[in-house]
Amino acid sequence: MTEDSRTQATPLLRVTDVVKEFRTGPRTVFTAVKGVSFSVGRRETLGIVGESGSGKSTTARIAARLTDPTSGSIEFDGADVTSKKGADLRAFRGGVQVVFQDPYSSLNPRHTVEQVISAPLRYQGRKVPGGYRRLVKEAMDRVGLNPDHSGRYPAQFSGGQAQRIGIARALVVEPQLVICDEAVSALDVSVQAQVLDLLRDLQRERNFSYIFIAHDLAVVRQIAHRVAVMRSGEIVEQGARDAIFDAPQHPYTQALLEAVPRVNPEWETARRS
Ligand SMILES: Nc1ncnc2c1ncn2[C@@H]1O[C@H](COP(=O)(O)OP(=O)(O)OP(=O)(O)O)[C@@H](O)[C@H]1O
Repeated sequence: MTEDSRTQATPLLRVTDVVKEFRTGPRTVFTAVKGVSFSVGRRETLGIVGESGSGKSTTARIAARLTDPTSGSIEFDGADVTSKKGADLRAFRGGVQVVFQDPYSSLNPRHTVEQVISAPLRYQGRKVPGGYRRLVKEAMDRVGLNPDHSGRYPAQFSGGQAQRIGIARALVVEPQLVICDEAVSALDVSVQAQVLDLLRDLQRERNFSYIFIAHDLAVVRQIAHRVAVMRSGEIVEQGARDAIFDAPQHPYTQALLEAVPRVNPEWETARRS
């Protein structure tokens, strides 16, 4: 798919001038997000990078309507969803799923994997002929987990497998947008590569769009089509992946890239060829 066909027409998600203030005391507020705008096209992966505390997670939570913005707007699939409540908000949440960093703390330890993965179906009140079990098993199979283990608990799985449970939980409602908030950061490099491959395959198969948040620039470079760079609550630069990595314009992006250990140039050439 070409860059043009991904970004043309109405984007799937459009976030405009979003501000988030947190009250930190009786007379003090902290502005974590300061007027951020970006969009995500269909079947596109937008990487969001920036140092810790730059507002990446808050921005993602606002995009998923898990946190209300102080001001600004969120449009999804052509509709303004900024103030949606009740059934409308629930319907929006069926289209946007989040995979979090720590699979163990984001999966209820007292629930079986079947309960964990079917939770979004229950929240959505989906009617499924034959019940949820079949969909859970299909999702487990798709992410590379043994469907016979659906009665086990999250703690009985390795970190990479637990993150696959989180991905299965996201895909079971067939969302259009999946927000991965540091979703592979806690994993070993080889497991990380397998999970990135799975995310890429799912994008091809199911036309997912992703917001992919990571502090690890090498990971973002592997998966993102476009990249937004955040610093202190603002996007200082955004553009096509190669433009950001090969010819960064903003001094902050340049400094961020310089801080990354250089990849072996021969390996890099091989990867591109
Ligand atoms: N509920 C809150 N109340 C007050 N301040 C908050 C709250 N949530 C986040 N913040 C602050 O907002 C800023 C942005 O946080 P956020 O988690 O969005 O950053 P981040 O770029 O995702 O960082 P990290 O990679 O460390 O998660 C931080 O300074 C954080 O302390």
